[in-house]
Order: sequence, then structure tokens, then C-alpha cells
Amino acid sequence: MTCTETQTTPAAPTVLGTIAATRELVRAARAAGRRIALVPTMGALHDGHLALVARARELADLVIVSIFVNPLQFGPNEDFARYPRTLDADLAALAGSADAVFAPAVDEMYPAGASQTTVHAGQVGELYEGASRPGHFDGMLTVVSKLFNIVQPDVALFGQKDAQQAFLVRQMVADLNLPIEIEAVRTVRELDGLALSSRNRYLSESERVLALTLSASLRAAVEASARHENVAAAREAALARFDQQPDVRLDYLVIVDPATLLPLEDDATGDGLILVAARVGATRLIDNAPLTFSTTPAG
Ligand SMILES: Nc1ncnc2c1ncn2[C@@H]1O[C@H](COP(=O)(O)OP(=O)(O)OP(=O)(O)O)[C@@H](O)[C@H]1O
Ligand SMILES: CC(C)(CO)[C@@H](O)C(=O)[O-]
Ligand code: BAL
Repeated sequence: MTCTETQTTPAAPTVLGTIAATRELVRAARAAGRRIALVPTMGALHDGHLALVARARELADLVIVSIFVNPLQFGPNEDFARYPRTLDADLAALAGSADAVFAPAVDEMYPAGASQTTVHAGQVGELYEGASRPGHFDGMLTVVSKLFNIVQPDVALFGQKDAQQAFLVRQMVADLNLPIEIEAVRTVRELDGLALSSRNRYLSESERVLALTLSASLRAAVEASARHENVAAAREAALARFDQQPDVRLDYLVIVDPATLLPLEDDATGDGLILVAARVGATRLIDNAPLTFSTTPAG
């Protein structure tokens, strides 16, 4: 008897281009009592996205990844047209981890053109990313609501890299009583600290080095807070990294209360979150890190 080694190729996810086909898959899964997870993305997948998918696998029986570059969340001078669209590579990356990919065309999601009915992100939606990208969070929450209604997942996963987005999705789910658990997954980074982001592929080699200013500034603030320095000192430590790199154009740098996303007072104690956005060449990047402020040295 001969022994043949069988090589198993990971199963490619089912590709769904229409809302009807997605609803059909979801209906069958529900009928079989399966728990459904949704991972919303804009594609150009990297290991950060795959960490969300891996976590989804732990939480659900059916993992659906959506890939849709949502025009509603891009401003007129932003990168909607040039945003990377890499569906074949994305499907290969998801083989063996996602069960299905919902990748609709724009007119499948918005058959009548821009949606007349939209979700408004409220006060926090006007700050930071919302101040720099007016309308961005209304567009993001509108498409996320549509995806939630199409897939009706038990759980949806978002990256902590987009901390304000994750906050606003949780706020929407609470405000509108949506029966969906939201799970935030910590930021996946390169070894040198750069947060993985689809937009990193816009960076030249020298810009990639400059982009490290964002994570370095976060580290400086975290280290200051670990030395029991206050919010103002941690912010100064982070800002100093940008002073040393005039080629990196700071958009905002703020230390907020993670429970409200509003700026922390200079003498606040407890948990904080430092949020930063900056431009390197033509590329706009964001990052954030948790930190804790205490008045007494740890024993
Ligand atoms: N480095 C990362 N670690 C963990 N999650 C991430 C990371 N980068 C993105 N995500 C999450 O993946 C989801 C889809 O994000 P998206 O497709 O916009 O990718 P992105 O890398 O954030 O792209 P962009 O460069 O446009 O910001 C979001 O919930 C986002 O927070
Ligand atoms: C959540 C999302 C897929 C909505 O378009 C997008 O904002 C993103 O990729 O973070
Ligand atoms: N990653 C958040 C989606 C956006 O930048 O439009």
C-alpha cells in the first residue's frame, strides 16, 4: 500500500456581489443556528484586517468580510479614486479564514445615487477626524448601518487603529438599540512601530521612515505618563517628536478620555487615549495609544 500525502489548499471564501445573495447566505446560516460575524473593510487587506478576521473566527461560526470603498465617507479632495482596490489578492489573503466576502459595486449599495437618509454621528463625529474630514463619520456610520442591516451579524469587529470610528460605531449601536455586539481589536504594528494601514502603500521609502514619527510620538507620551507626568507633559513629549520632523505635518494631537473621547484636563488622572493624525507627503495617517495618568509612583 502506498501512502500519498494529501495537500489541502485553504478554501477560498464565497464571493457575494449582491445584497440578495448575501441575505440568502445569512438566512440559511440563521436557519442552521449559526452565529454570524461581520468584518467591515475597504479592502487592500493587511495583517491588521486579518487579526480582525481571526478574532471573528473565534467568536462566530460564519465569518463574512465586506470589502467596499464607500464613496459617502470620502471628501471631494480625498483619495476615493486612487484608494487601492486589490480584490484578487484580498480573496487569496482570506482563504481559509473568512467564509464569505461581500464585495458590492457602488450602485448595488447606492442604486439611487447618494443616500437620502443618512446617520448623523453627533458631537464627537465633528471632532478630530471629523473636523479634518467633514461628513466622514456620517458617511461611515451610514454604510456601517447598511452593512449591519444586510448581514444582521451577531458580532461586528473593528480595529482600535481607527479609535474614533470604533467609538462612534459603539455609540450608534447603543443610541439606536442595534442588537449587535461590537468587538474592538488592538492595533497591529510593524516591528518598528508603524501601525499597519492600507494607506501605507502610498508611502515612498523615505516617507515610510518619516511616518514613524506618529508611533514615536505616541510612545513618548506613554513613557511620560509611565513616569507619572501629567497630561500636559505627555502631550508636550509627543509634540516634541513633530517639532523634530518639520516634513511631517501634524493635523491634530490630543489626549482624550476613552469613555467620552473629549479632551482630558491637564491634571486628570485615570485612563487616557492619545490620538494623532499627520500628513507625510500626500498621505494622511492616523494612530493612537492608550495611556494611564496617576499621581503616585507605582509601588
Ligand atoms: N493596523 C491595524 N490593526 C488592527 N485593525 C486595523 C488596522 N488597520 C486597520 N484596521 C481595521 O480594519 C478595518 C477596516 O479598515 P480599512 O479597510 O479602512 O483599513 P485601513 O488600513 O484602516 O485603511 P486606511 O489606510 O484607509 O485607514 C477597520 O475596523 C480598521 O480599524
Ligand atoms: C468601517 C468601514 C469599512 C466603513 O466603510 C471603513 O470606515 C473602514 O474600513 O474602516
Ligand atoms: N480606515 C478608516 C476609513 C477611512 O479612512 O475612510
